[in-house]
Amino acid sequence: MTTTKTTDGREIVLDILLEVLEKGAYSHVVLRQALNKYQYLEKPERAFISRVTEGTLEYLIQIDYILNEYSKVKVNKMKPLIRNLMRMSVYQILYMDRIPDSAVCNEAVKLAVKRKFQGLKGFVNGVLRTVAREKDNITFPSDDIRYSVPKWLYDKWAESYEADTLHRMLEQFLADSPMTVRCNLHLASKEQIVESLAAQKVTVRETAYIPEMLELADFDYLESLDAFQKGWIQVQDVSSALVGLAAAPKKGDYCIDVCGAPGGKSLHLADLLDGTGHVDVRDLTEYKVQMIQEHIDRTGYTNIEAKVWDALELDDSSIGQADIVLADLPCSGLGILGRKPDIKNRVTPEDLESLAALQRQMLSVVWQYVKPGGTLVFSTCTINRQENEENAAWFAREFPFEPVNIEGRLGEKLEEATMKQGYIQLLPGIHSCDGFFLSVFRRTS
Ligand SMILES: C[S@@+](CC[C@H](N)C(=O)[O-])C[C@H]1O[C@@H](n2cnc3c(N)ncnc32)[C@H](O)[C@@H]1O
Repeated sequence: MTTTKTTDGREIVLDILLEVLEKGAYSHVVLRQALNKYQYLEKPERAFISRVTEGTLEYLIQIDYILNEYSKVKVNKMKPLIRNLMRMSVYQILYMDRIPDSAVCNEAVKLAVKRKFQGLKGFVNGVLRTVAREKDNITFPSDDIRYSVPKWLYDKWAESYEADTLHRMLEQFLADSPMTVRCNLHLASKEQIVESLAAQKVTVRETAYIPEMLELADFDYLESLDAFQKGWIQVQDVSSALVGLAAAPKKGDYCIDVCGAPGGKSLHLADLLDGTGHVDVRDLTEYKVQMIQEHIDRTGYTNIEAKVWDALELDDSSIGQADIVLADLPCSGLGILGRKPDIKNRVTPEDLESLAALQRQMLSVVWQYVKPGGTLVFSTCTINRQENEENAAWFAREFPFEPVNIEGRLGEKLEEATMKQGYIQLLPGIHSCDGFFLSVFRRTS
């Protein structure tokens, strides 16, 4: 990768960071829009844009600490454009060995000048060259900064997990998160799918727990893959696909997914039902339901229907009707910090409280849809006892449900003592998937 080649890429990254860090936009949304807009760029340049954007956000807390150590003007006092230019440049100096530090400094200076900050040329150059010179001597005063997570969150996790577990988890958040897909076995066999992917030169690897899930690499656009266009594969993390296995639908079951967009788990249920039964998948807005509908159209399943419905509002017509209710509820998303790094840069302790309360409100409504003897699955993609273990225990106390022993349901390789009590908390670095919580209950009366 030459430095001139990435000059445009750097400016694109800078604009994405300004949107995300100064205006509060979501990084995955802005990044996707930028990559769509600049489709004509070469694959390495597009990869550079993704890597520097995501890396800068992942290491933001650590980078700001370093900048505050080496710059007289503190990060929060810098002009927004300069602040983000410095952040993305420090990321490149620290974590992108293939780019010479001098090139990073020169390109940052050029970009500052291009964006009318001629007067700050010396500042940009001086601070970045100091960071480059000192980079092997940098030490961090604490592990929250080393692992680039907010201190309150680090302290909260340190109360819940052993130091070794916590550090493995935090390391994993900073490692690459592979893209995984689930094979829609009702539409094609795994062999057919692997063959189709290999024909398009996609690197395919097995995943840890679920044979019908594959890890994909070395492709540019998912949408260009035949297997995707034919609906044979669905992007989903392994942890998320465990929900379908835990729910264990029987042929002919009627399932309601109360918070279903973009549809990964509902489509899995539809696949497991093998053309029988019905999945009624709901979400709050037309926009979200349209996202689900696109996947239904692409896969062509006929035993699934999406509609707008607020999970907080009781649907009288569904009371006592469902064999399975899937409550994969809005949560703080702390299990997917590796994929959506801006979560950790925004989440507050108050969010954790209010999301735990929202989940209780939703569970208080949706349990009523389960038939006596039927199943409710409560899941989140977070690592927070208040939203997970505490809410699951509260649910079993408050409503006519008992936990279901899920040993053996999640494949042979996944074993945790808590599965006997009906739940599992998956932790990145400990388990080979995103951080995720799932719990299964049977309605007793
Ligand atoms: C964790 S996501 C669901 C992911 C989905 N189960 C899947 O596997 O693709 C939570 C969803 O809850 C939806 N949601 C938030 N508030 C809601 C409400 N009041 N009623 C229904 N859905 C809601 C969000 O729009 C979001 O799509």
